[in-house]
Amino acid sequence: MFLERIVAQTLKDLEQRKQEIPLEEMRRLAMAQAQPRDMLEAFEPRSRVKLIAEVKRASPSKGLLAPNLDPVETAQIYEANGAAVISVLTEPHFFLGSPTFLTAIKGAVSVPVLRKDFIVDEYQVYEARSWGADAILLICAILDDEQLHHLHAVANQLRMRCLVEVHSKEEAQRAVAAGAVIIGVNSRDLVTFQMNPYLLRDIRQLLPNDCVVIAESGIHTAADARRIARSNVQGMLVGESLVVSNDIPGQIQTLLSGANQSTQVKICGLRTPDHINTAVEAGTDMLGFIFHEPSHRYLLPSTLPDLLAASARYQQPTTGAPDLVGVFVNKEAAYINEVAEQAGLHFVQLHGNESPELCQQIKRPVIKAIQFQNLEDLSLAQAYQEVSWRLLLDTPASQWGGTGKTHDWDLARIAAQHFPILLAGGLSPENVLAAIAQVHPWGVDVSSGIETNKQKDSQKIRAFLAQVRSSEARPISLTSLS
Ligand SMILES: O=P(O)(O)OC[C@@H](O)[C@@H](O)c1c[nH]c2ccccc12
Repeated sequence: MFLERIVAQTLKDLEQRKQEIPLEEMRRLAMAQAQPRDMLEAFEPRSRVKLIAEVKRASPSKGLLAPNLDPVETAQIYEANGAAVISVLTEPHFFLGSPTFLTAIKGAVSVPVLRKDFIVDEYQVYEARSWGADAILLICAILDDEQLHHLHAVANQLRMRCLVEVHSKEEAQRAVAAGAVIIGVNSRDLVTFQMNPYLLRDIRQLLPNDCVVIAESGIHTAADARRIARSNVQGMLVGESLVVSNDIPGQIQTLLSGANQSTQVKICGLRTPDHINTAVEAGTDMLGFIFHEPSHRYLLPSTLPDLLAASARYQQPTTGAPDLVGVFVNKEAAYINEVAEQAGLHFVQLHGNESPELCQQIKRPVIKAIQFQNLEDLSLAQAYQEVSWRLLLDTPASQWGGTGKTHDWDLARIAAQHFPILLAGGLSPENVLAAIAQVHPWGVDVSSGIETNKQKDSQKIRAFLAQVRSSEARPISLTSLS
């Protein structure tokens, strides 16, 4: 299998290099280097998703990608277009990488440079430093706990940061136990090369909020970037889709704005497979289900799995399936957690007057709805912001119409400058573009605005999503025209 082969080859090469330069000498060379650049700092401010751009000519899964790529020139283009870190493959046989690429790139850019390789021996850590690397990759799948701790400690002694890569819940727990502060979730299985776009969503919940989380592999489109941004990540590591692009600046802009500037859409109050299919097809990001009995949109929580099973497009989406949000009003934490588990919810929306304490007891990221009437509510919002994942600004529908609308959107805009918010209340295909332009929310939430006679209306669902996405079309750059 590929991983075993590559590690065996790596060990073989290593024996030879150790003959040429013994460990003691390599350690001396490492210590003689100037202070490394701090990769952790590259992720500040953490509210924005940063790019780790990778220089890679080939990969075992895809073969040759860009065999003639100029490493230094490519790294400079990455930096000039906003990459926060440059990742350099140094593995020669499977990835056509080289240590000389790393050293040359280090001299040509001013952002931190990561050595991307199969590191299993402390010799490679010293080597990385001696070549100029500021950070290294440690892959949990090829290290036992002792090695992981040891290599992490050696890197830290040299003041290098580690990107600790995980592929499973178990590895995520090991990485956290080893004291990793920058954790990469690789959606590509290193054994089968299969992509699992949902791995990040599953694993993110096990990682502490204060660590830096990086989404790795298979990030090609603005929609991919928008999806990972829902998992509270601070960075994305991208190789293939950059090196094969004939417009690298444009591709970087697509991914960074997909993650940071696009609008997340939540279609709420769904009850039928048809409408779920329409919403998935139209590219919604979240599907909302109302678990509040008095509502005419009420859905019995235990029926959600069957409803989804009957929705063909949800089962086989062309891009990633949307996240599932359950909406509760003043229920107890134990009940909410049980429903979330049984119905397979990804997020829980609390729409009543739940306390901050209750929010903290919920075992899923919480979307807390708050009524935002005036500026004094900002401090209330602050209290909830600390215990929830996103705030949803809800305003009684009547206040959004007519002349009141602009005033309230002005208030919402102030909130959106302070926290990532989901804007709700009276949105429709007709006004959503104006709302986005005025408020710049992280996302929009819609239910009644896509209904006709209190029933969801497929045409309106499509129109709503088309409007939102039209606001994100990337301006064509000059290079892509040439
Ligand atoms: O080229 P992609 O799909 O954008 O993926 C980049 C990066 O995640 C991938 O190169 C990678 C992730 N972990 C690794 C470990 C070793 C070698 C390579 C990798």
